[in-house]
Amino acid sequence: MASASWNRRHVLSLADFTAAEFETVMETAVSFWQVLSRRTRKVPALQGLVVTNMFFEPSTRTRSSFELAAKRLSADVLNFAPGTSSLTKGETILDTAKTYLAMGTNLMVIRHQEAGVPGAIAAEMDRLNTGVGVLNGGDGLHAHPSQALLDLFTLGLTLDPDQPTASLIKGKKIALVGDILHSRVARSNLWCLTACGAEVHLAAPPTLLPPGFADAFITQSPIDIPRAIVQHSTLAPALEGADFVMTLRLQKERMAQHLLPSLREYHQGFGVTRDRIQSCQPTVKVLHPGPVNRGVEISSDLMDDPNLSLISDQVTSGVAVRMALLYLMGVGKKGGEGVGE
Ligand SMILES: N[C@@H](CC(=O)O)C(=O)O
Ligand SMILES: NC(=O)OP(=O)(O)O
Repeated sequence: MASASWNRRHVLSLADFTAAEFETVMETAVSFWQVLSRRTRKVPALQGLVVTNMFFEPSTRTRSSFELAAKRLSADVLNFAPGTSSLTKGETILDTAKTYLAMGTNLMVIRHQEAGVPGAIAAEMDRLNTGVGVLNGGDGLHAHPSQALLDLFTLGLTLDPDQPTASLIKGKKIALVGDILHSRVARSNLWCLTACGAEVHLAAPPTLLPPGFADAFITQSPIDIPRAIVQHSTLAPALEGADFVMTLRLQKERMAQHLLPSLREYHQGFGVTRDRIQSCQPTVKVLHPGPVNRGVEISSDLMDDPNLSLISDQVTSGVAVRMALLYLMGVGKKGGEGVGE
């Protein structure tokens, strides 16, 4: 099991991930991908560890696939639901996390509507010297690292189903279309795709992709590596010759004001359709992190076309990639075992 390039306790963002770390996640995910295709889809790798899912914001895919991933690794799983928790009696988030710590939690997966909450909990866990690892399941518009990693794995599987690696996307043109401004998926994908050598083309109306966004993004990079990002205020140049098109949901819950004339007009300008992807490479595939607003960011028929859409594949990849993350972060902790057979 590969873990040569791994010494992270927490995964909060992909901004400082190196190409070697992306490869480590991919190699580890491949091992679990193979496990998931066997008749017995479970390994004892994290037996005795406790993984706690703390989702303060709604989720279908991320929460459930982290739960399944942890169970496939034989960890015990606790699921916290804010609406029925003692949060409603005034308990703070940090005290909630400490309560789960007292129950023996080793790994916490945290989603919150405010950027920085998983990071604050990770800092508190470190301050208390707990050894607990925190995985960011999506915080505000900051980051959604496991989503970008499963997107990378899906791209790798598409390019080489036998040996999906991160370096396969080197030199590929990837269009990222939609509500870039409010999207944590866009930000995590930008760090990931550019570190692996892809050329990313952003397309959105200026209200969702302010002028200068790409340059400002690149200057925030905490590591000194070349990152290729081009931004467009119309869809056509981003799609022209693209190898992959990633569509993004309009994050209405994060729009403080009306940023679009109407959903119909948005679809006319930036909706990804079968017709519009004619200008892409003939092998083009379309992705979307989900949940999808059918007929808004992507046409319904394109979304459902198994020859063009990777949306279901992304969900399937998510389990293997989240197993890889939990494994890399959890192995060696008290109670964890080897990957076994
Ligand atoms: N599910 C993803 C994408 C989305 O909601 O549009 C997220 O939580 O960021
Ligand atoms: N893609 C994603 O994070 O989906 P959920 O919000 O359903 O978890």
